[in-house]
Amino acid sequence: MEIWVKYALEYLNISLSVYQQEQFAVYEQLLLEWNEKFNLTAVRDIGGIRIKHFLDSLTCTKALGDLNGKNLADIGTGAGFPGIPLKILFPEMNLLLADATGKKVNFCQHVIQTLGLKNSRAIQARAEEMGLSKEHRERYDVVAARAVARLPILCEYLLPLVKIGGVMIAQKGETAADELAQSKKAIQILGGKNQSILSVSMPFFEDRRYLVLIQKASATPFNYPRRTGLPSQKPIL
Ligand SMILES: C[S@@+](CC[C@H](N)C(=O)[O-])C[C@H]1O[C@@H](n2cnc3c(N)ncnc32)[C@H](O)[C@@H]1O
Repeated sequence: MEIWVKYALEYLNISLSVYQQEQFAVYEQLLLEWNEKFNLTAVRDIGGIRIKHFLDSLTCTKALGDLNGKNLADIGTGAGFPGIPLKILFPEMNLLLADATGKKVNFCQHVIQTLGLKNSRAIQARAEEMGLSKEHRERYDVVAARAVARLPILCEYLLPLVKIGGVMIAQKGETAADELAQSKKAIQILGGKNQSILSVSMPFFEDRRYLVLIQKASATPFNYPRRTGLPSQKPIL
């Protein structure tokens, strides 16, 4: 058994079948191969991929539990994080990966096809446009993002996509609590409620890691999200 899989078992209480471990091995190979041609992710070594990408993505289970049967959207997914590791772990989850950059979406589509991930798709789209489209607005049980934007901006990207009763989750570093404090107004305006922060740091993580969870309690007003670019230029503060 690979050492990182042992860590997953020990710290996250996750067990992976031989088939799931093979899926991670193929994903790892594709990341290494594609990274040589395209600049997909800054993490390029096997150890980094396993710890900073696979295990870090899987920490979301600490807050979300079993995602089988749920609709999850991963916004600004890049090379598929955290969405693809969560999909490998929960094969019955419905997965939407979205990113503004075409080459990253092409890679995610290739991974979905190569690993045979069912009920999964990757689209090239900006969060601001998705939040206004009937197809995506308030359709997801869980909307996740890692390393996409500061939390007040991220709330405007993610909360419009969350169903009432669903949750958004942001994977964050040491600034998690400060960012959450700055997001009170955005959360209130966009229909969020009941925020919490969970520390998911592990002995072998270099940085402190946190999950910020925000429940969706009421509909997002029709004038949000604002047009593309505005949430980042003029965050709701
Ligand atoms: C630093 S990468 C993080 C990728 C991945 N989530 C991870 O943690 O490895 C940020 C990604 O967010 C995407 N992105 C940024 N703003 C976006 C937006 N408004 N809508 C969709 N994608 C966005 C970028 O194209 C980029 O691929």
